Amino acid sequence: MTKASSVNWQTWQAEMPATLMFVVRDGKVLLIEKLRGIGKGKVNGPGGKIDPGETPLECVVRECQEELHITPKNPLKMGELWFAMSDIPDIHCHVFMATDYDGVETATEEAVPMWTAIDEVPYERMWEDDAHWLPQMLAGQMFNGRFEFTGEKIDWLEMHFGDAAAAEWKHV
Ligand SMILES: CNc1ncnc2c1ncn2[C@@H]1O[C@H](COP(=O)(O)OP(=O)(O)OP(=O)(O)O)[C@@H](O)[C@H]1O
Repeated sequence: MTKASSVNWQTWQAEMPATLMFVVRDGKVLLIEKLRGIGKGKVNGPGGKIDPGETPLECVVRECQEELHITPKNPLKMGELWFAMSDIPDIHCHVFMATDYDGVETATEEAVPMWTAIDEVPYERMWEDDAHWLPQMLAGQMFNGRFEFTGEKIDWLEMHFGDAAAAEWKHV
């Protein structure tokens, strides 16, 4: 992108901390169809807002339990997403991966599970930013992404990948 960001990312702070989890096993990723909340109707990973006093890791495990009745094993933080939004609160999202889980993935009032081949991820049904980091993350790269949205459209973005990206995270 050529235009400058209108956000001062050094001092930017999100109103809403949130999480996402992507369990990957046998060349497939466990996605959800989201039935309520922000991004209702879209495909995403399980996740949600961090409760007061909760760590990102505690949140992502709780959200997987609530949304799909699974407990991810050995979750690993892979990235941060900083979203400056136009009509909903700004979001600071912590993204995790896991290779296994306890329990049986179950549809709930919040989410329908969708095991999806990694090369068949339906990016057209997801938030627009996902195509800018999910393929790289599924290939094992850590990342830091900054996005300005107007409504549901990106009008500025910057992505960094690898160990240097992890050094930019606001939270470990
Ligand atoms: C703007 N581009 C975006 N790209 C990818 N993912 C995005 C996103 N914007 C929000 N998200 C995710 O959407 C969930 C919202 O949280 P949400 O489901 O509303 O929270 P929670 O389950 O706590 O709320 P309810 O109990 O339904 O009120 C949460 O995982 C968050 O990371």
